Amino acid sequence: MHYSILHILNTTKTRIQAFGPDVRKEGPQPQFQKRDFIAAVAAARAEGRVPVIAEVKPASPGKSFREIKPALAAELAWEMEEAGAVAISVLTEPGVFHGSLENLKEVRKTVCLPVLRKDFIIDKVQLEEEGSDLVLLIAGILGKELGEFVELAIEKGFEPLVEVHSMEELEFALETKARIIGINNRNFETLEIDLATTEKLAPLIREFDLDHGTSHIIISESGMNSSVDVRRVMQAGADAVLIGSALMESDSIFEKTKEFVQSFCWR
Ligand SMILES: O=P(O)(O)OC[C@@H](O)[C@@H](O)c1c[nH]c2ccccc12
Repeated sequence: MHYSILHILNTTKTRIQAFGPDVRKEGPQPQFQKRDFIAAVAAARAEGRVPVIAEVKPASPGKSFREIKPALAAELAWEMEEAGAVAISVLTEPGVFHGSLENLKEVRKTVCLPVLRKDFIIDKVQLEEEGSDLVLLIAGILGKELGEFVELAIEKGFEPLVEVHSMEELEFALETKARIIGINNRNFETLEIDLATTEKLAPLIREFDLDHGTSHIIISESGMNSSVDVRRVMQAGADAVLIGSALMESDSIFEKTKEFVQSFCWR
């Protein structure tokens, strides 16, 4: 695994041990009505929009985009929503990605869209932290514990998005109750991007669904910069895309989100 990911896992562990989950500091959070991501994807598709999960991402390993405090996070998310995004992803990992739970809460308060918590969930105690509709669970990090984390997330009212990068991880993911599978085009070992990852794995999910009478939502994640990239992964069978860097690097979050939203025609 890339050194920066190992670093994140270590610091996340230390942080949980030192402080506990946010919920312990703040007391129980008010229960809120969850927003239905699967319905939002269906609605976008019916309207001819590409379901784009737009990500509020202050930094990534070795790269800093901009400092994002809660007020700016909310402003960016609002632009993404106005431009037709189907959901907002908010980085909450504070070390390498410079994210925060405060950003997540402010975004959730501002927009009407479902919100995904983008973090490295390695301890069940993190699922006590409220604030999002969906939660990311990374198959390559959770390994054999993935199924348990998926069930606990569902029990806590989250929609789990299980992220995979290889056939082995996909097999694990398909054994769980997760309805949403994210195919990460970025390799965590090398941080290299290859959109062919979606072309390789998406058909396997479709095949599994046909054989088992199930239906998964497939999200292609990472490394898309243009409408050409989006068309490529949609043609490979993705139902939705997750985009961060290209939005953060653009001059207009609104225009760039719109470009992705309009980049593929369903008919
Ligand atoms: O910035 P990109 O290349 O558009 O990628 C977005 C998203 O897929 C990426 O941020 C991501 C995918 N899986 C993760 C897990 C943790 C943190 C971040 C991520």
